[in-house]
Amino acid sequence: MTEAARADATRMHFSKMHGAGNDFVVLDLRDGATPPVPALCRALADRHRGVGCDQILTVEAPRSDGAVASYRIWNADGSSSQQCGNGARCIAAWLVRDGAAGDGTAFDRSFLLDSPVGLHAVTALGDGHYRIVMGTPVFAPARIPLRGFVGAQDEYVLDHNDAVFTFGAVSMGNPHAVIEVDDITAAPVETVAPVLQSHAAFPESVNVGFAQVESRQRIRLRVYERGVGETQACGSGACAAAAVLIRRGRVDRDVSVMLPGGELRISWPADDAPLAMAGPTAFVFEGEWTHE
Ligand SMILES: N[C@H](CCC[C@H](N)C(=O)O)C(=O)O
Repeated sequence: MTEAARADATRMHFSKMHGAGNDFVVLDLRDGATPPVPALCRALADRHRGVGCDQILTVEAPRSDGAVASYRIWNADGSSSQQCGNGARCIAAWLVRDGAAGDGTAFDRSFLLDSPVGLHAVTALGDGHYRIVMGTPVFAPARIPLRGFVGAQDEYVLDHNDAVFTFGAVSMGNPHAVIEVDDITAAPVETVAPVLQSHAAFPESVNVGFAQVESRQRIRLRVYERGVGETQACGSGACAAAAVLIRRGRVDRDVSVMLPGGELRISWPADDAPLAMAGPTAFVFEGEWTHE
């Protein structure tokens, strides 16, 4: 690349953040700058030649009345998603630090965020923790989407190449399959998740969670995410696992979800009510990206 061309390279400020170890590159596009194309997402996410992250999040102008800002989500492979629970908390923290949420001295403990699937109520809990109302879990197969099944079931059984896969399925705005296991440490994450993700039953692929019920108030969870692979934590995955297991009567409506990267708290007061997720956020560093 010539010196002149290098001088034209775009420089982008970014914030590196994580929510329970699920890590993000956050770009401020509130000035209307164009969102990152898939190739740039892959470059940013690359853990050897880029910044390294599970997802890229953009902070953008609000799309709904009353919202402080909107956000969008791209996975490390460049695919986009409609939801990211850990990302929503980090966007909330980013806006509070920016002074955009609240009067800048204290901050409004509650505000609204626009996600690709609608408005979310945010509450700052202090100490970098945030509570996000994530919406009502959707079990209708057509809206997950899950093909080959008509009515919402507590457990789906899929035969594939002489193997039988039993799972729950739900949408939090993005698709989730939840497989209950006896021992999370021995869960067949790397072998089973890719099979479900590439199966025709999931036309938009799927995030696959492996859940062990430790008690009625505590789930252990590992998630092999669509567009990334296994992550330290998945916020919408924690919501999905809790929703499936609550619906099955396996756990209480207020439950802790222990992921490899940390703990998330889920509360789902009733089947027709929105589900809320609370958990940590952290700023890691600020940086400049020169995009060649
Ligand atoms: N991989 C997900 C998006 C990120 C979800 C996750 N990081 C979260 O915290 O919810 C998908 O393609 O639907």
